[in-house]
Amino acid sequence: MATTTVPSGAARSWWGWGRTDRALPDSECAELAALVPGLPSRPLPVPDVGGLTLAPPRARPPASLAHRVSADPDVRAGHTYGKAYRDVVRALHGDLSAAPDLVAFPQTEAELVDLLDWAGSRNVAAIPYGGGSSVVGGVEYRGDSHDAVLTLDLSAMDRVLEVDTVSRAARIQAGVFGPALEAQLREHTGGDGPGLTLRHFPQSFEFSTLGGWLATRAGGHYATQYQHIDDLVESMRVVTPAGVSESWRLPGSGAGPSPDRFFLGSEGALGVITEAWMRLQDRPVHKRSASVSFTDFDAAAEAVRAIAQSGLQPANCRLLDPGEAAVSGVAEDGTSVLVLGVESAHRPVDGRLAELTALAADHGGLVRTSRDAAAGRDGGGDGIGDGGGDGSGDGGPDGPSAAVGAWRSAFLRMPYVRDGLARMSAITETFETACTWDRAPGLIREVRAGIGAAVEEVTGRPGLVNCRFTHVYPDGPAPYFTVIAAGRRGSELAMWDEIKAAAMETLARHGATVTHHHAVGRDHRPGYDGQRPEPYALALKAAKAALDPHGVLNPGVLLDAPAPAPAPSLAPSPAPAPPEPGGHGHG
Ligand SMILES: Cc1cc2nc3c(=O)[nH]c(=O)nc-3n(C[C@H](O)[C@H](O)[C@H](O)COP(=O)(O)OP(=O)(O)OC[C@H]3O[C@@H](n4cnc5c(N)ncnc54)[C@H](O)[C@@H]3O)c2cc1C
Repeated sequence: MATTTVPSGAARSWWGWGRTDRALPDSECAELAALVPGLPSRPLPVPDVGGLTLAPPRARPPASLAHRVSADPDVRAGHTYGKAYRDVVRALHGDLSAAPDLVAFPQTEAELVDLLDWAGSRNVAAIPYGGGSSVVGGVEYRGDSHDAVLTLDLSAMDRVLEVDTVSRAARIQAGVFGPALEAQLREHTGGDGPGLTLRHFPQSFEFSTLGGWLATRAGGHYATQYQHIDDLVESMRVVTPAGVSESWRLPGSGAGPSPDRFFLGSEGALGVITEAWMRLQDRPVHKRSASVSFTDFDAAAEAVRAIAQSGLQPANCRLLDPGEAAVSGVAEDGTSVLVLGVESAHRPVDGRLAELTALAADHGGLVRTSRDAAAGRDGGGDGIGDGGGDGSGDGGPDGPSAAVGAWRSAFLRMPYVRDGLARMSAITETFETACTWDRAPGLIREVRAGIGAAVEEVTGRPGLVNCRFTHVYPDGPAPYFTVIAAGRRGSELAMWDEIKAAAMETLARHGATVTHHHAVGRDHRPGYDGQRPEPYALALKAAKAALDPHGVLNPGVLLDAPAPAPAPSLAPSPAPAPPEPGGHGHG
């Protein structure tokens, strides 16, 4: 079967998001497509990997590492792409031309070092891989300056190794997936009390890893205060071809530029993160949520600005425009909806929620619901431990309020819906950014108008361009856009690329970042190159050359792939790798 499994034991999709048993059936794909005029009536079939052509592997691992390396076609297929719309469409069309030659599953740091040494000596590109949920071409080799491509799948390094309950921090291996991480923390610290938690819940929580979050500076569910993983890091251990970098565990330090900040967001181009000490917190036991509707999106944005600048720091503060609220099933009356959530491990949060809703009401919001979300416990309801959720704090004995609950289930189901629409040849993708409040209204207006026009020009029909704020700061929001339009079968990618280029051009013109939390990868390189100051680019290139002298680590992300240094070619002539004796449980 063309899948690997996830820790829960469920089969994992090789071509699309998540678990195969949650993919939309053909009938539902067709029903969805009826909502987007101009699509074909039948879904693209999901190809069988056995029937697809994969080039024979161009390298053979050394005997000492062969038991950790797979050339199995199913495994190679499942590691070919990330999970962006572009990736899903290429997989559905049976294009596996970018498949890695080999996939390694190191179990120890020593094995990882050996694999990197081998890759460096053979001019083999080495692509660090966590959950493969990249949406920016982060795990896909593009180029021809290497003799082969080796994916380094870290998923076997998946343990919480140590917990310091005094300082509230844990040493955690990088390959652990979100649900397993939280489950192990609970084991270590649960006792009779609520225990400790990392509480970083990106939408991809179930199928992404700690190492991936650190390498991409992922954004979790916290809309304020701890938006990115960055602030939860105490120290990091990174294996580079030039040696191991390990920072001291410190609550804070003013000693020069931060080594952790240097590797955060390095996207596998400077080293492989193997472990990190992560700051923990008590599990929240007091949670409240509310939804507020607005007839005017700009007024709602002003309310969010007031909230972001109030110091009240809600955990959840998601503003959905009318299109986004409708697609999520939250409101279909043309209103914008603000979803608010507050949580605390120590004291009731009713007062804080009341202050937040009062601020929203001052800006014309109608407070629709305000309910107890999880008095007295944390657990199943927010998806922690059952692997199903973003943990946004909306579950509990009373259940979430209707709008909040609708938003949460749509949020979790959305990636499967995206894949169903992709099978119907719809164009369906997201992009995100951040800018200061003074520029936000103009940016959002122009993106809506510009992308709307681009969609119409490219597809010949109007499409949907929806906006939500995923994270907010005192000085600006992170707007997140969703585009849904009718593609033409076989031309979906070219059409999307044209629309995305228009989007990127608009963001750059407004001085908005090319990405707030999706990372740079290969897809956002032009925007990133334009955004970073030139002296910084020079320093980054020098750092890359120093740490990765053979230029084998994820070539092409963040920087152009450097011309490889001449290395003695010890490789035997390219030959298919022999089947793996006994396997390693990933095939
Ligand atoms: C449906 C969906 C929802 C998403 N929701 C969010 C969200 O809410 N917030 C968010 O921030 N992102 C989100 N993403 C994007 C993605 O999940 C994040 O970028 C995530 O951090 C990637 O983690 P991963 O383990 O899957 O990494 P991968 O996709 O495997 O790798 C991503 C990048 O990190 C590098 N890398 C991975 N592991 C390591 C390591 N141990 N050491 C060094 N480099 C490494 C890779 O080489 C690559 O460049 C979403 C993606 C999808 C498909």
